[in-house]
Amino acid sequence: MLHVSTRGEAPVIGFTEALLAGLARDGGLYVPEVWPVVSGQEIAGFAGRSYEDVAATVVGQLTGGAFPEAVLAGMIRDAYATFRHPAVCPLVQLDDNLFVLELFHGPTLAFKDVAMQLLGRMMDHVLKARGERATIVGATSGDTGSAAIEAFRGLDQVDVFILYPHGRVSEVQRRQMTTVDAPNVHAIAVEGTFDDCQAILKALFNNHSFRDQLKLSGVNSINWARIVAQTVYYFTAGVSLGAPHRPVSFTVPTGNFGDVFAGYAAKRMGLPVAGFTIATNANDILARTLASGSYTVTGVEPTSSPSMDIQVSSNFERLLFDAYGRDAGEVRRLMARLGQAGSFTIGDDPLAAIRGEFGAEAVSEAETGAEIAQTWRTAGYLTDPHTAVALAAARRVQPADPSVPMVVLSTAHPAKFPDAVERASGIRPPLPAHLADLLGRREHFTVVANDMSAIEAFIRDRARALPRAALQ
Ligand SMILES: Cc1ncc(COP(=O)(O)O)c(C=O)c1O
Ligand SMILES: N[C@@H](CCOP(=O)(O)O)C(=O)O
Repeated sequence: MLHVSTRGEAPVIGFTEALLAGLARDGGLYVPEVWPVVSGQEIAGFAGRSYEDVAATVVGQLTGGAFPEAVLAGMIRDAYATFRHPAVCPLVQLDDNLFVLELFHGPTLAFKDVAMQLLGRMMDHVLKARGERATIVGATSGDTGSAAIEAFRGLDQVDVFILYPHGRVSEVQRRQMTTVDAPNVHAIAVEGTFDDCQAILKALFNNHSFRDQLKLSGVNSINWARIVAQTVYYFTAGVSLGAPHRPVSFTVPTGNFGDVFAGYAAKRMGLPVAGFTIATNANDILARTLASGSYTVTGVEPTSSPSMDIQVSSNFERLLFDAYGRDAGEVRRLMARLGQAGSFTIGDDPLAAIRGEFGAEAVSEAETGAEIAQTWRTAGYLTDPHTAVALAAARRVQPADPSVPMVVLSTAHPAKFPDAVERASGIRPPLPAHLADLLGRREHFTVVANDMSAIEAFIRDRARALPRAALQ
């Protein structure tokens, strides 16, 4: 299985290289050269099988023999043994045609664990086999960081540096990153927004000498392996509701577009999906883009769903690549325009192609709070604000076709955002037992200016990827 960059100027590489590379060397994102296919018969055969079994087939297809079958099965088994629910990602029915796919039963209470628990094991396996080390740098609006720290803490092969926006994540999210006392973990509070953190991250990757010296690796959804692991739950949810014999729709709370792109990948592989709804909070660049065709970055507005307080939505580039018929030159042109002018316009045909697959809804703060309250009152079901954004969007677009079930992805446990949930519902959700003492644990973090050279220096000083002398 080979992977090409959306910007067409980076080497074409196999899965293992894409796993270690993160961002492509031309600044683009890796995607499979050809979408692998899971046949209708194989999808039908997923019925009644465990999450781990389905993952072995789907991830096996997407990794194209990069790992021996038994090794991959072992990594999948161990990754999902860390989850607190036997179904790993269970489906809960809210009303006749509305289902919630709970993705938050992993160690850090967000959907990021589904991919990160597997990614950590894959990277560890590959680095050990090669006798190499890596420096992982991640940007987070709250959840990717804690999931990465949990997956990589204490590993000899890697150092982990996580950039998060100072004062713009929930207390639980911050503490999940700052209370881990492991010598290879570094939490960096950047005086800026998530978009600033992500821009610095990409600039670090685009500095090739720094990247090569420190053996940089990325675990954000710029890393294709993240998307690979996230395709699995679209298959398990679809099959539970009748796929491949009937299509299913999905509504996905969206920021960086990784999660919903994993759904699109599942569809390209053969899962029948009637449509995707992109649900955004007040940071509605994707909803505006689908409505107008103009992708225009504005300021970030802090909301009660802080993990989606994102303007520059990285994985949208992967969708543009497909929508433009895989014309990397067009993607390069759009991304250059974005860099220069903070905006680009999508052509009529690609826009029509995108609108054929996706709708988008922006949900306000008032609607988010009202959704948490209503779902609690009417269904006795407590949701976090990110899930509430998606539920509100799903209710708006339903029922386009009453015979098609709507699955809303629930991306975080309500206890990650207790203040917002309590404000809306009057209920303060308790943390699960393994995190019950989180608020009393000692924090370790460093506040750093929103400045690429300051962060580069911080990482150089602490990374163990090469002997110190080699870093001069
Ligand atoms: C809880 C939560 N919901 C939704 C999202 C948005 O997901 P994506 O960035 O893949 O669009 C995030 C961040 O990624 C998140 O942490
Ligand atoms: N919401 C994310 C932002 C980073 O997204 P990623 O999926 O690209 O890692 C977070 O919680 O950090």
